[in-house]
Amino acid sequence: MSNVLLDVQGLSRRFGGLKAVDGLSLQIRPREIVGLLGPNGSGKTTALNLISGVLAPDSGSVKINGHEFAGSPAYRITHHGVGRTFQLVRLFNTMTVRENVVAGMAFTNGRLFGREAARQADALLERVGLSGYAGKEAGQLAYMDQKKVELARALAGRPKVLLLDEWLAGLNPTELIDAIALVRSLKDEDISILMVEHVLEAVRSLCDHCVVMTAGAPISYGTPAHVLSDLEVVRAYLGDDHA
Ligand SMILES: Nc1ncnc2c1ncn2[C@@H]1O[C@H](COP(=O)(O)OP(=O)(O)OP(=O)(O)O)[C@@H](O)[C@H]1O
Repeated sequence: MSNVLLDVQGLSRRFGGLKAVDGLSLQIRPREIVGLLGPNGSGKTTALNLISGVLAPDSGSVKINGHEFAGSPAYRITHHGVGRTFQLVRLFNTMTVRENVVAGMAFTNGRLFGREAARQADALLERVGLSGYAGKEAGQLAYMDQKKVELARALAGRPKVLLLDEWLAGLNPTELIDAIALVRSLKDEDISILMVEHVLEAVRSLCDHCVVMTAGAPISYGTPAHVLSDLEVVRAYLGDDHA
């Protein structure tokens, strides 16, 4: 379909004898939030790595706006509108928070420098709830604040599709409400999102569709209500006793 922003078909990757991702297909359209769910070790992070160019797939297709990018380096994929955060935050720890966000502008069209870059970085930091942190050293921030810096850095690349790897994990209930509102506001700005998430409250309230993986393979597709009530999904998460 023509309005598909991100079209993943038959994506697969082995590590030795292990099929970490095995025939994953999914599509994301403008203003959609798609959840990628599954138990630990089911291949979700590997899938994000394959889509974002951190790893090359053995087979399968990753199309962005109809153009093939499977196996392209991460910087090209970023340049073409796919940003991401990492499950384990990856910042330039000895640089300031602002410098980290400015670094995220390096691969955008019409890249920014100097004062204008700093101004936009500060606006993004305000957006993620980090006003007043711009001059601090990134490595000195609390972990949750580092996650926010990483989100601001990803947004600095002006993504059309944002890949979030457990960005909502570890938040307290109040922080979770704010974070869900923040993610929803990104959708309102025409950013589509693929989110790997274990926080089911967030999945229910944010996702338009979900894909559930187990042992690398997709086992269920549908709305959050559908996939979370799907027997196989309950088994994959909780074991046979709960199904
Ligand atoms: N670089 C690697 N080399 C070898 N095996 C790997 C590598 N990366 C991941 N794996 C394995 O691939 C499988 C899928 O891992 P992955 O991290 O993608 O799962 P996940 O669903 O994201 O798990 P979690 O929810 O715990 O983050 C696991 O068995 C993991 O040990």
